[in-house]
Amino acid sequence: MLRAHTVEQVRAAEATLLAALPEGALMQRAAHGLAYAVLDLLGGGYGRRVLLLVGSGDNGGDALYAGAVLARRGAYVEAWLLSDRAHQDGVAALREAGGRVIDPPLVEVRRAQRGASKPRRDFDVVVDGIVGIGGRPPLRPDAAAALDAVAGVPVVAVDIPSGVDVDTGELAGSHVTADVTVTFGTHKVAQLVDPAAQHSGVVHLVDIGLDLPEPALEALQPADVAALLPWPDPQAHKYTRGVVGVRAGSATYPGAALLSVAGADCGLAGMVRYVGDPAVVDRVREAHPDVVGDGRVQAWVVGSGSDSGAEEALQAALADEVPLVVDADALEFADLVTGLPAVLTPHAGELATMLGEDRVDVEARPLHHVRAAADVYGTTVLLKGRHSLVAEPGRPVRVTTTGIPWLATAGAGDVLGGVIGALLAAGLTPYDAASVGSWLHGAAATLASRGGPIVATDVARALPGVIATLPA
Ligand SMILES: NC(=O)C1=CN([C@@H]2O[C@H](COP(=O)(O)OP(=O)(O)OC[C@H]3O[C@@H](n4cnc5c(N)ncnc54)[C@H](OP(=O)(O)O)[C@@H]3O)[C@@H](O)[C@H]2O)[C@@H](O)CC1
Ligand SMILES: [K+]
Repeated sequence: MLRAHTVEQVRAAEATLLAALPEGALMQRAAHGLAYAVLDLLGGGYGRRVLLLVGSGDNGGDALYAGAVLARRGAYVEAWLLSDRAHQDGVAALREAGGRVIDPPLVEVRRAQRGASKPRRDFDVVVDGIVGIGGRPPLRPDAAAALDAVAGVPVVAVDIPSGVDVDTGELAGSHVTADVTVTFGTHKVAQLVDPAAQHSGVVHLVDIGLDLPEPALEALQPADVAALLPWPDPQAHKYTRGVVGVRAGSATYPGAALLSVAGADCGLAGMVRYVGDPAVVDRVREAHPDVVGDGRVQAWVVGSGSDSGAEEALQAALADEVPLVVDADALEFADLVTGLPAVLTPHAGELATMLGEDRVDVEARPLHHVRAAADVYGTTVLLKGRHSLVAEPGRPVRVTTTGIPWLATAGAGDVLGGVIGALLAAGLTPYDAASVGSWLHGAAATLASRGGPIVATDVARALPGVIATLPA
């Protein structure tokens, strides 16, 4: 499991470790991990040109000590101090290793000579040690101006891209956009939650020995998905594996029925039932001959393309007192499932309507809003997006890191609802079903795409292939 902790949790763990270790040991661990990541990126040290942007705290200290390691490996290292209170021992270590501390005005002069519009390409990499977990967004104007002066050069962020909100992933103005972020002890929320996650680049975790509590956020990895998946046991028959029912689609939107069933019929449950308009039933049976009609189920999928029949479909499903996936048109009646075992699957616009908020604000603060929705409805909420979020009261938010931009295609959400329904029917909790289903859905999109465009049916077809590749 990939885990992300809050600044407060990191600080508490750090205090325990600091008390047990010789002074400076923790920073040395961080700085060496950072230096090796930079060497990796540059393919070596000798002859490479490195610019350190150094703020007033320990984040700048990490950059300075890493700069000293790089200088000893033959790199030309310059430090641009953005504060007159930069880490003094770090500055001394850099100088001793042959690195230089440059005069900021001198950089400005050089920039003026080049012409302000020309990117500064004479460095191979910029190391962003402006602020780490002690920073408050956004960047101050002097730091923002320094960044501007080096635009176009690859950036390695120290711990966190400076200027983003570490615990929420929100942006509030000027910030660093990193190619690589080297983070210490644990992932930070902003590296996984949009919009900040889009500015973290590739995240490299350096273990510095922190002993950490339950995280604020977690991301399933293939081994976690394999451990949670309902593998059939040797004695299994279709009913012990679970039956999932779909009440989606309508005469107006038959495609929603076909795609929801395609997701539910991915093979993770023992049987799929479909209930709907007779004309749609015929089309579903034609496409999926194994799908049967009404009867007992262990989970329902309700709402996509249900049109004016959404409330009725939801009420009918609720009568069976089994877990539900509530999607699309049925989300309007989500208060009917308050406190019940269910997965609500809104996108940002639908969540905004449910909470009476602005869509733009939901997109800017997805973590805040998905948590709020889970609290308001007292159940599991999956907020769909580039990195979908699954929230349930009292549990770490799970973030989906699988998926590709091509997955933003009509009907993909219907397939997702069906997959989650199959997992609920197979006995997973709503929290696990939502996060495992979302992970599989993203991985299936990647498998189906092979770099090219996909449509929703491709995602459904690729699901068994993803499951086959999971570690046993
Ligand atoms: N935790 C760990 O286990 C380990 C942590 N380590 C490292 O320590 C880092 C945390 O160091 P930290 O606590 O010294 O804070 P940090 O982020 O460097 O700077 C905060 C200072 O910056 C300033 N400032 C604030 N906002 C600003 C802004 N918007 N724009 C510009 N400046 C701004 C403000 O100072 P001011 O100028 O206001 O006096 C504030 O005091 C952590 O991220 C990691 O890299 C590793 O070495 C070892 C293991
Ligand atoms: K930083």
